[in-house]
Amino acid sequence: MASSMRTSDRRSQVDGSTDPAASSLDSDSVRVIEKQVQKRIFKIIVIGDSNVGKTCLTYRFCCGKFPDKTEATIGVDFREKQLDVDGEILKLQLWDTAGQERFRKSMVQHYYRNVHAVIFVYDITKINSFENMSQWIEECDKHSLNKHIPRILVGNKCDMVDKVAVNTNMAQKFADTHGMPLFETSAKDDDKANHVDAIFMTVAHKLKNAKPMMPVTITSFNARDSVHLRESPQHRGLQSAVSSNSSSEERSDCAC
Ligand SMILES: Nc1nc2c(ncn2[C@@H]2O[C@H](COP(=O)(O)OP(=O)(O)OP(=O)(O)O)[C@@H](O)[C@H]2O)c(=O)[nH]1
Repeated sequence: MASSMRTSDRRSQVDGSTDPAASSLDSDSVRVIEKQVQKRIFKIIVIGDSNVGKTCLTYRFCCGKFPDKTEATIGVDFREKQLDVDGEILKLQLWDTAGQERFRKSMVQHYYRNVHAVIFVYDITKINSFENMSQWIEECDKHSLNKHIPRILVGNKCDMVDKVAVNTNMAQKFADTHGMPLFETSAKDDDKANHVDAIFMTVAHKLKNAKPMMPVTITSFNARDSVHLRESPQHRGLQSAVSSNSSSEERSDCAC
């Protein structure tokens, strides 16, 4: 909404010659401006068992730090970040989904609608969370997710070196079987912050090369009816993300 407003404002100045600077713009320049304003938006869902660190990973990426405190996600938390990928600004809309069945069941169909990429997360210290990856993949298939959209496997909590329960070979084999790249990282460890960025950068590069996608708007369903809001930094993130969709393009949605 904000982008088209801005584009048409500029247009009316050109057509109406009310702005001497704008009147000198030719149609190529207008097209360049439109391209800059109309950023492509991609919906990425982050799924996996409860407590594997989905909230912490998305928070680390969008807010640049490990959250002081997290609570179980109820429904979904939204975060958004813009990335410059080879000269094009892409907007990544991250859906940090609930791992607990009771907090996700009413939302599942929304998670999988118009998804452009999936990030599967397990906890390297919890073998169950890794074994359950097959079920998360099955859930994607059940919701008829396009098999060609980018999928990434992430083993989180690598800072807990004494408690490793899922070794890299095992995870790599699984990733290869399912044609996914594997990342092992830690949302907590500041030294691995670049590593977390690399996960999302990889997704963004894969998306950049995909064919143009329909814009996704968080307000395409009634978020307030479907998502249980709580007073937590994550939910302030949700509200901020919703409002950033309807206001300024340049606004950061980071609630930290
Ligand atoms: N040591 C360590 N702890 C982490 C890491 N990431 C998350 N945690 C902790 O793991 C717990 C769960 O993290 P969340 O990000 O809330 O997990 P989640 O997957 O979003 O959980 P649900 O919302 O229930 O689906 C919290 O206590 C975090 O502090 C990590 O990289 N290292």
